[in-house]
Amino acid sequence: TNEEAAAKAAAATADTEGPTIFDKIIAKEIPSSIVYEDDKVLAFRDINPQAPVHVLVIPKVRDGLTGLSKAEPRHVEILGQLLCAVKVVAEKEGLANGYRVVINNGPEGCQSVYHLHLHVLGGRQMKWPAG
Ligand SMILES: CCNC(=O)OC[C@H]1O[C@@H](n2cnc3c(=O)[nH]c(N)nc32)[C@H](O)[C@@H]1O
Repeated sequence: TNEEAAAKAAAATADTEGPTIFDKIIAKEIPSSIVYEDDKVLAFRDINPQAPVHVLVIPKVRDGLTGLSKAEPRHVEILGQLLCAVKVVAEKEGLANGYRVVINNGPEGCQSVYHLHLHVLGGRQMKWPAG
């Protein structure tokens, strides 16, 4: 789709280490619909939802985690905190019938924002394979 092409093109030319739009969301400099927040993790609704529920779960401090491929041993704790936050978000969003958790990494993963984020998608029957 155009979106995939755009994401791929953006990723191919992205400054993957520079600041991202998520910095402004974390700093509350731009508005977002926050679903969950603690000292380390922020979860907010995706601006372009691909399901009735589409929430992004991110670390508040990037610390090199521009994407999953940059994970290091020092990230083990925050990675666990992100997954536990996904569980809480799914419970808060009432996704008792199930949900999809997606991490897009790099150009062929259609990653467009280089700040690690977990997509939580639900509220409808998901398909498989994801494509
Ligand atoms: C395309 C999937 N690959 C990916 O990397 O996902 C990045 C995700 O971040 C979302 N997004 C981008 N800017 C904003 C913004 O200002 N605000 C919000 N609330 N979400 C945003 C975008 O819709 C995409 O799903």
